[in-house]
Amino acid sequence: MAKELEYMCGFGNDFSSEDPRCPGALPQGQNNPQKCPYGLYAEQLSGSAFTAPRETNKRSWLYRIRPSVLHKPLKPIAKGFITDDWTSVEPNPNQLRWHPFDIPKKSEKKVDFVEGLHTICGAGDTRARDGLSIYIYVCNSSMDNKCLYNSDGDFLIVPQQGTLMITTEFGKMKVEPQEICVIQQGVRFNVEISEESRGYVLEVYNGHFTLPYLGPIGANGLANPRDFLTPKAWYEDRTVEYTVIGKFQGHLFQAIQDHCPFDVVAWHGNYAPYKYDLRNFMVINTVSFDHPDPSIFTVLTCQSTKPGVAVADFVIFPPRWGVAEHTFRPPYYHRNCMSEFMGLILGSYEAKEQGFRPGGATLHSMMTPHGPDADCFEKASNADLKPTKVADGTMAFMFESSFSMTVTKWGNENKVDDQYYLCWQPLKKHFPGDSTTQESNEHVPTP
Ligand SMILES: O=C(O)Cc1cc(O)ccc1O
Ligand SMILES: [Fe+2]
Repeated sequence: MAKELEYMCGFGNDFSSEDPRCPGALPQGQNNPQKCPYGLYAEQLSGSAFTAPRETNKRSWLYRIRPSVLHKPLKPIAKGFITDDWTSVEPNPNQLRWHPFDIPKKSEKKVDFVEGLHTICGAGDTRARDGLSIYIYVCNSSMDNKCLYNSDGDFLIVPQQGTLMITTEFGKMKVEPQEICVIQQGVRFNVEISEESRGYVLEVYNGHFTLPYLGPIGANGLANPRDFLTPKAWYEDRTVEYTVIGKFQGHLFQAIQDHCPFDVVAWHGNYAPYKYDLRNFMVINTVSFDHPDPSIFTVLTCQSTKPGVAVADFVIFPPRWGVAEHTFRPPYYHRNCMSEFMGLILGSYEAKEQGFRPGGATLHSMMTPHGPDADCFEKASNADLKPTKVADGTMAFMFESSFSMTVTKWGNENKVDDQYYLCWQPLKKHFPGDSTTQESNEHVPTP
């Protein structure tokens, strides 16, 4: 049996890691010895301005067989369905729902993770480093001697179907559905798959993801720091024609080099990819009455410079107990000054048991009304309010953003469920009287 991968645990720690094949590879007491152990090159990867305050300063030191500069010039390549052009599409404020996205058949066309990235919506500016993109990925092949790095921001990857074996400069991570991973700006990675795969990606152009403040919750709860797992150093010394793809200002470029870029023998620092198992999320909710805002389910947040306002929050709806008394328990009807993109990893979503399917998505844009479908309203208004397991065997999530997003041409033209609005149409008026007559307006109804 293949050896299970090992990880280091903790969120944002200052980690140190050496590939066990090269003990002593990590220089001690300094970052740039005149000659590094094993003849390695020292290279810094900066994830924050050099002068960022300590709390947000991010960087790692990589000790590698060859420095990453050793490649031929980057040349533009077709970017497929990746875009950050939010202006040449008409705005669409409708409630939007997408059927599960199709995964191409390998027998028809080989598609790897990069080729299978489709921008579905987004906003902001990769040059000003402010905003976000949301992608659907669908792929049937591994990236073959090819890696990707992103100059525009950080990727949060949410597999929905198929396990991703991700090799990064920092080591390897296996990420399966119900786990997520974050690969930061600049980090090179390769994705191998062993089955047809599909999932979602949130890209934030600003800063990095952090754990939300817990406020009065206290020191523990929600996503606990020790459940975040960072790879251990792993290298391969392989001479091969290798393609390095860079996403830069929303475009793709490729450079050829004569060796595998995963040649980092040791590294240390606080800027490194990580994964997290959503099943470890400690859910907080009401034990008395009313439906709290879904911010109680925030796993990670990428904060803007406005206090408490996120460029994007990653929120999940995990299995939990519903115990609220004299309460309409499902999500309330609402309009939001934030945009809400949702995906479903497995099972169904409580506010819409039909129609929103795993591998599909919804978008409720700024101030676009939404809430439970008619069926859910009827059931939950009349339900016996005994303690009930909510969302058992399901995992839905939301990317919630303070940006008003554009749906791309691809997003507008593929898998859109034009029947979505119908799920609310049966909602009945329960208020007594007939609003078309004057008498009814004068009638004072009883609650
Ligand atoms: O719209 C949605 O389904 C997401 C959502 C869930 C919830 O519990 C409360 C508000 C909200 O926007
Ligand atoms: Fe909502």
